[in-house]
Amino acid sequence: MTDAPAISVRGLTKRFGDKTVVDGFDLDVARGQIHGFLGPNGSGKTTTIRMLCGLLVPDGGSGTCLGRDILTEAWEIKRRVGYMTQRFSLYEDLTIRENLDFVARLYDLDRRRETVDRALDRLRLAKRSGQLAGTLSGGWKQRLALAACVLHEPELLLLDEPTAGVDPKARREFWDEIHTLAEGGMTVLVSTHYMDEAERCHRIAYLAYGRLLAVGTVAEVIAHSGLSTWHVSGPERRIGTLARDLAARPGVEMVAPFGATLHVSGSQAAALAEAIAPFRAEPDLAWSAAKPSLEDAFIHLMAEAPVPSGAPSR
Ligand SMILES: Nc1ncnc2c1ncn2[C@@H]1O[C@H](COP(=O)(O)OP(=O)(O)OP(=O)(O)O)[C@@H](O)[C@H]1O
Repeated sequence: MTDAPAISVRGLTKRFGDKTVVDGFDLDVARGQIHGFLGPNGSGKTTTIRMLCGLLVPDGGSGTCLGRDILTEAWEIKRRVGYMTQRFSLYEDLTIRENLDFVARLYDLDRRRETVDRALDRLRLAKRSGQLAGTLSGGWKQRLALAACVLHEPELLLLDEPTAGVDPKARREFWDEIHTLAEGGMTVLVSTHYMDEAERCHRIAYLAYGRLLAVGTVAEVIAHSGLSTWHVSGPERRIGTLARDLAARPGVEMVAPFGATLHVSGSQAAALAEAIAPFRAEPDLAWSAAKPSLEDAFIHLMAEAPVPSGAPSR
């Protein structure tokens, strides 16, 4: 292993027809890091992942993945990357073991039986090894897909929304596995729409309209949004009307109800304080200054992002 970054790309660009879906994308991912990849539907995450692992040829930009040139050494990259696509792409009418054995044959791996046994143990699939993949729950299917991805001991794992539709317990276990793999030296780039998953990454990148809007640790991305947030709780009936009252005030950019609490945010702290001032004396309301959440930060970044011409309105 070297200290060179696992991924280092500059100006990555991809066009489909006259639509630019990834536009001048820069990213550095250090070895052994778990890097989250977030952004609204259609923002270009999958397209970027495919360019990084050599499945799609960029129309512009350059860079390396695992020290190999993404434009000229795609084949070398593919062999050393594990890519888990959004769709379950294993055979439902084969057992867990048969699926893994099939993948081991595709990679022409030595000592196939031993390799498959190790993967079964590693992902705690051994007890179910004879079960047909088609009969597994969503969480177990994703675990099998992960086992298949790591069978050839890749240096980089690219996971495209690996836990979409999976229940919270199975998602947590899946993320525990990702952390174990990273501790063993694997680098992971993982796209997700779940905020709790973003918070389990070492660093995150947020993409909208194919452009990188923010990158850094969760704390850095929240700070970069420049948001100030207040929480206010009170009687349910008042909270409903208060949300409308606040949304109409200059200085208030977002009002989001969470049960009987509102999260009220704005990018100018002083203007926000002025906007909420008339309501702070209401005896039934409890106000507190709060840390903006990652979700608040993303929605704000998205709202502020310049909309490229031709993009659907939001
Ligand atoms: N092969 C293709 N041909 C034409 N357009 C495409 C192709 N692949 C993707 N696109 C378009 O590129 C844009 C970005 O798609 P992409 O799948 O990369 O986004 P995403 O961020 O991964 O979205 P999601 O979160 O929904 O998975 C979308 O508008 C999509 O329709």
